[in-house]
Amino acid sequence: MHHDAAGAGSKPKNWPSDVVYLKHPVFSNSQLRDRLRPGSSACDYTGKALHELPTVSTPLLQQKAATKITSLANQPSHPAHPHFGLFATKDLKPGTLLLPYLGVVTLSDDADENSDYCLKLGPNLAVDGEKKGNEGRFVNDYRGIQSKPNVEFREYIDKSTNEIRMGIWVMNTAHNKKGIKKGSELCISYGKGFWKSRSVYV
Ligand SMILES: C[S@@+](CC[C@H](N)C(=O)[O-])C[C@H]1O[C@@H](n2cnc3c(N)ncnc32)[C@H](O)[C@@H]1O
Repeated sequence: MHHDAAGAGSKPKNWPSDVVYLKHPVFSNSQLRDRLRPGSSACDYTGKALHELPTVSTPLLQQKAATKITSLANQPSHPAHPHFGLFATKDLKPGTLLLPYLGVVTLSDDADENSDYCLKLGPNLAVDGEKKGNEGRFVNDYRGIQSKPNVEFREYIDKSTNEIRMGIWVMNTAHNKKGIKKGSELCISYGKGFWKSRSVYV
């Protein structure tokens, strides 16, 4: 089945009823969009930082199903028990852009400090998947699950909208040179700061 990440009736299995499923980011203020647009005078990215961003037409998950949101209710030893994680439903090659991390885009200053789903986006913005988001909000941190992360956050330019997005990519490092095997959990690093502020894993 073709995986359409949009619209009514196409939410992934196990999607929570109290979270809005997004196909595109939501902007808390429409003027913020230009900050993510290369070529706009309001763009927050300039010079090398902009130049080095890859341009991608369609992340893998927007072409075909490659992940599933899995309940951890029957895995009591999992550190994110009894909630959810995102798992690979096929082998994933190193360096693949899997999906954008979607949510509500705000100025960093307006971001909800207490959200467990909020990321920095470029120098001045934040994207929060707590109340509205996509599969990206289910990626757990690797700590206590795997020895190293197998996916990473990296920004890219989305070719169809010419806007910068935060992406979740299959890591392309020596420890992950075989990529991710079908059935494995996708695990990222939230960064030490995330856990330090929660007094966990420090
Ligand atoms: C972005 S969410 C990840 C998805 C979450 N498990 C869920 O079902 O909604 C971040 C939250 O997941 C939990 N989490 C993620 N990785 C974890 C880990 N390695 N150890 C313990 N808790 C984790 C923590 O509660 C964290 O605040």
